Amino acid sequence: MSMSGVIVRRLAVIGVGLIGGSLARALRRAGVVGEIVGVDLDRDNLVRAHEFGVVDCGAETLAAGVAGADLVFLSVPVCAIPAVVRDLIPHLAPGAIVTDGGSVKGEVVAACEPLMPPGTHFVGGHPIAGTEHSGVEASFATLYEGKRCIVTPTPRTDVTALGTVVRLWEAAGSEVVLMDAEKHDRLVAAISHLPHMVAYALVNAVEGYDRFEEGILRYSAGGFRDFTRIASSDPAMWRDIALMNREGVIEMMDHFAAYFATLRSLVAAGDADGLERFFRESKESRDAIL
Ligand SMILES: NC(=O)C1=CN([C@@H]2O[C@H](COP(=O)(O)OP(=O)(O)OC[C@H]3O[C@@H](n4cnc5c(N)ncnc54)[C@H](O)[C@@H]3O)[C@@H](O)[C@H]2O)C=CC1
Ligand SMILES: O=C(O)C(=O)Cc1ccc(O)cc1
Repeated sequence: MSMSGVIVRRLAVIGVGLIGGSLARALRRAGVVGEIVGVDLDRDNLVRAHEFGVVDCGAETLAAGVAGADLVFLSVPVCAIPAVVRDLIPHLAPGAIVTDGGSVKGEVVAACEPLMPPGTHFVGGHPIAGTEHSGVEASFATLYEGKRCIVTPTPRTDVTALGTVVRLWEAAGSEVVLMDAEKHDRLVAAISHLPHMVAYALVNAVEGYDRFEEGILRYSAGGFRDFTRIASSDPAMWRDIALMNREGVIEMMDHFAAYFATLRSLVAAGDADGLERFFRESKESRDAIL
């Protein structure tokens, strides 16, 4: 490999699942990384990551994984990120950049940035790309192509470290958007976290509906399956997102409940015009994003 386009000589990926595995694959394909080291609590997942060639080697410990790395990418459930950063800091190389792909940014950045020793840097990030599958076997090199990645610098963020993180996501095929972490959390509460909450609740509600004393989900057709695909996502990941973006998620759940109540009133009143208007407005907004 020519070293001319290399952005990161040694990349450490902590948590080599869908998100970490896909970034490793994308960056390797783009020829912008030298060596990729993986660390994962799940030994079998790490062995598979090595077998698939997603990482060049699996490290037994966080210390060995981050030693000599110029960039560390954290792709573990969001509540684990601050503790992992605290644990890896003593082993970081001078000048190292630590960045993440977690779905919540406010608390992650607020917890991690102040921990960084002088000369090392934390930059928060979140690719707006994923699937309902997890583990390294679900990862693929094109996951980030044509997708946005939100990077959340603060007034304290080192501009060179920020530039490196931006170039990495661009090398993976993403369009990078810089955004304040608090705004990020409200935005993803609306476009990602609320839909997941609604999908999980919908599946449980229908499964828990016992009027017919038999499981009725097996009768479900395309619409139900399309709408609830994301309820197959990893429960531990979504537990952490709901815990960490509590304010944003609650605000959006309340906002949604008001719209749901409006719709219920229209149904209860038999308001034909109101119902059609409600559905037309929604269809126009939805068609516009296709
Ligand atoms: N799944 C998705 O569609 C998206 C997920 N994210 C975020 O990316 C992060 C990772 O998610 P996925 O890759 O989907 O999950 P995943 O379950 O596919 O991968 C996470 C990996 O981290 C490992 N792990 C967990 N705790 C660890 C620890 N303390 N130390 C080392 N390894 C540990 C797990 O064994 C697992 O292999 C999460 O923060 C999530 O919010 C961001 C965008 C999309
Ligand atoms: O599967 C899907 O469609 C998703 O919405 C995936 C997803 C999940 C979490 C994120 O923070 C970003 C993207």
